[in-house]
Amino acid sequence: MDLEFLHTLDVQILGAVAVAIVAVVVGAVFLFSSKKPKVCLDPENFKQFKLVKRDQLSHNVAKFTFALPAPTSVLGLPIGQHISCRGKDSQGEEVIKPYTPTTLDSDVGKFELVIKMYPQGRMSHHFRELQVGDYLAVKGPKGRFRYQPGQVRVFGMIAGGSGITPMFQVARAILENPNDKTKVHLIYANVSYEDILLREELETLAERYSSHFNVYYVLNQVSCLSYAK
Ligand SMILES: Cc1cc2nc3c(=O)[nH]c(=O)nc-3n(C[C@H](O)[C@H](O)[C@H](O)COP(=O)(O)OP(=O)(O)OC[C@H]3O[C@@H](n4cnc5c(N)ncnc54)[C@H](O)[C@@H]3O)c2cc1C
Repeated sequence: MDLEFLHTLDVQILGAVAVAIVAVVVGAVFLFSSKKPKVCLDPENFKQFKLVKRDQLSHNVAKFTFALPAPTSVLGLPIGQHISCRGKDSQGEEVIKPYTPTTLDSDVGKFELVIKMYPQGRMSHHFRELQVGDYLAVKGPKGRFRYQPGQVRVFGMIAGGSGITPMFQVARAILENPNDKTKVHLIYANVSYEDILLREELETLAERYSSHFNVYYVLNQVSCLSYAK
């Protein structure tokens, strides 16, 4: 009778342990999948993102902030890659151009584009017309280059004008990753001091990561302002 009781107890304990293990596994799977941020980009199809903020940085440059579907969503853009944006030119014809967000996937819930708008530029026209509340069609990721942390010991970058955005993206990713010891030297060419895109952001990076990041400006026209700074 005692032995029978002990046997029943063993079976009950084993059953309880099995149920507990299953519960822990199911819980862990649920927690892991629910914590995984939602990636928004689709390489095959254009997706619409709402413009939530527009900051005019100079007469022809603006920063556009687009909302992702949820505050926890990430764009899903590998470091070194870019997106394709679709719009309409002044004649109403479709135009698609590449752009590199200045935000990283660590900036959840949104992405930002810094755009230089040319007077006769086709896609420039679309961005000039884009107002808060409008949607932008975006496809990606695109591009062959993909940065891996620690890929090189020293990264030499040369950029001109709006070509700074891919460099800024990679430099930020390197510098903000405490496990990546890569040093970055950036030579950045512009016509005048006033044309330097993302100047404050670059100087903040240069101050914060002074042992790993140097930026050298090259200008065609040197004004009193550039000497004063
Ligand atoms: C990987 C990548 C990332 C990029 N990221 C950014 C970014 O983040 N921000 C950004 O601002 N740009 C970026 N660019 C540049 C962007 O893709 C566009 O080239 C830029 O916005 C101009 O496009 P547009 O259609 O407005 O101008 P376009 O219509 O191509 O014209 C550009 C300029 O050239 C002039 N032009 C056009 N055709 C002629 C011609 N036949 N003869 C003389 N002049 C002419 C136009 O008048 C205008 O001034 C990136 C480019 C690449 C390749």
